[in-house]
Amino acid sequence: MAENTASNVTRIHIATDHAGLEFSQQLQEHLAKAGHEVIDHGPQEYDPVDDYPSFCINAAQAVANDWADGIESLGVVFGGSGNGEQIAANKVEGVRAALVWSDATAKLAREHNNANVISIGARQHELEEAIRFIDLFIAEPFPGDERHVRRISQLSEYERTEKIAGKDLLAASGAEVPVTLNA
Ligand SMILES: O=C(CO)[C@H](O)[C@H](O)COP(=O)(O)O
Repeated sequence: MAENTASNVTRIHIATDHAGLEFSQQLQEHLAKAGHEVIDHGPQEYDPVDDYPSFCINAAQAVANDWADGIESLGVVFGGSGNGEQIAANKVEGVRAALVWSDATAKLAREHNNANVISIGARQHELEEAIRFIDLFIAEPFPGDERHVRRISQLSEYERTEKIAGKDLLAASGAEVPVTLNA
């Protein structure tokens, strides 16, 4: 996948479930007014027993497909907590979905994780707050600091190979080995 700079992002894939439907509809209006191309992956109507995985996986897959085609899109998934929606999006190869719950985590999702999808718990926030998180996330560039690139590369390596060299890989790169990788 190409590097995500977000500065020229105009396409945003959105998905939710019944718990986030109202947020999702209002957010779509906000993003469209801001000039973004919004693609809604559902649900289209309120069903109190619908299930988030298919909506969120479809949105995440669309982001991954775009990146494979050189289109720098982003994704936003909503649920009651955002936890299951984040888990679902992260099942898609090439997707890095971050659970965002504050201004700081919205920015860090880009700065440190180069996330291409964010997940938000609609039952945890006021709409205005959620919209602010999303605007911050979209506006924040990935600065490409070496340590973050290295860690993201390790995630991609595991995704591709189902192996994680961790310490050995880091030693080979000459970088300092974080204690957590020895655990
Ligand atoms: O946040 C979610 C998953 O992480 C769902 O939106 C939440 O579990 C839906 O709950 P309920 O079916 O009780 O309305």
